[in-house]
Amino acid sequence: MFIEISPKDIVDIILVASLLYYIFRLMRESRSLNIFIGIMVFILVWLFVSQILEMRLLGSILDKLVSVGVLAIIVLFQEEIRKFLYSLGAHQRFGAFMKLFVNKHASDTPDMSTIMPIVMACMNMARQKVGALIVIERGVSLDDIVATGDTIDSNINQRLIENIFFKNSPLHDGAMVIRKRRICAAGCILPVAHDQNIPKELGLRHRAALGISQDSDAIAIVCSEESGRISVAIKGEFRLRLSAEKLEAILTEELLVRK
Ligand SMILES: Nc1ncnc2c1ncn2[C@@H]1O[C@H](COP(=O)(O)OP(=O)(O)OP(=O)(O)O)[C@@H](O)[C@H]1O
Repeated sequence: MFIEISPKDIVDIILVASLLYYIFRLMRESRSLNIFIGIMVFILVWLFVSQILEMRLLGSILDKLVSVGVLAIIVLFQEEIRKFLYSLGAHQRFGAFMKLFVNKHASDTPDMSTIMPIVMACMNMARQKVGALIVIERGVSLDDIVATGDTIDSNINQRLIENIFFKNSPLHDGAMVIRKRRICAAGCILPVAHDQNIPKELGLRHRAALGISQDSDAIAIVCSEESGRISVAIKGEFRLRLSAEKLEAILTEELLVRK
């Protein structure tokens, strides 16, 4: 008995292999690899029992488990599924395609008058070792994050930024969100990154910056209260120990050049 393999089957196999490899990588990064291996073993046992050995009783029990299993997988891996779908949607080619449908007005997008007060404030706060966390919203809406803090809706002003993060200010705890050309909210709570490879000296403020940069396309700037250093998190990557010039260059590149 010969099995006929058409070019379509080869493409099918390559696609399934790529999907499995992608899921494997995602699981490895999120430390859920053992669950993934467990599911693969279960699927192999199920195929062996019900398709090859054709054991009807055990096969029917496993069939039932498989049908419920899809729901269980969605619940168990909701974070990974979110990340997967987000990374798919955030892919550069899809992003360029979506831009065709998004009509941005010039006044909606940040300009140099957005960037400079942030850079100057960060420089001063870092020098005085004032802790700060500033998130600049881009394409992905941060409405859910803004809802956790206090609405401000003000022009972007260096002294106001410094004032908000001043130690005794009621809004100094948490993150400030910048939307378009305005300070939108302060005292916001961000999702915290759980990566294990983050240097030990970086605490919750830095983890929160990394977390929001993994979950969205926002730019998160951190001024460290402990070391007086400025860092930026973009797309899940940290750029540490930045000078004011470097911070300005990064923000200009990300907000004005690439948009
Ligand atoms: N999930 C979060 N969302 C927003 N802000 C947070 C979050 N978690 C912590 N923070 C802020 O970080 C502060 C605690 O910072 P912590 O010292 O743990 O971090 P760090 O990364 O070591 O920063 P630093 O170098 O400034 O000390 C909190 O007081 C709070 O303002």
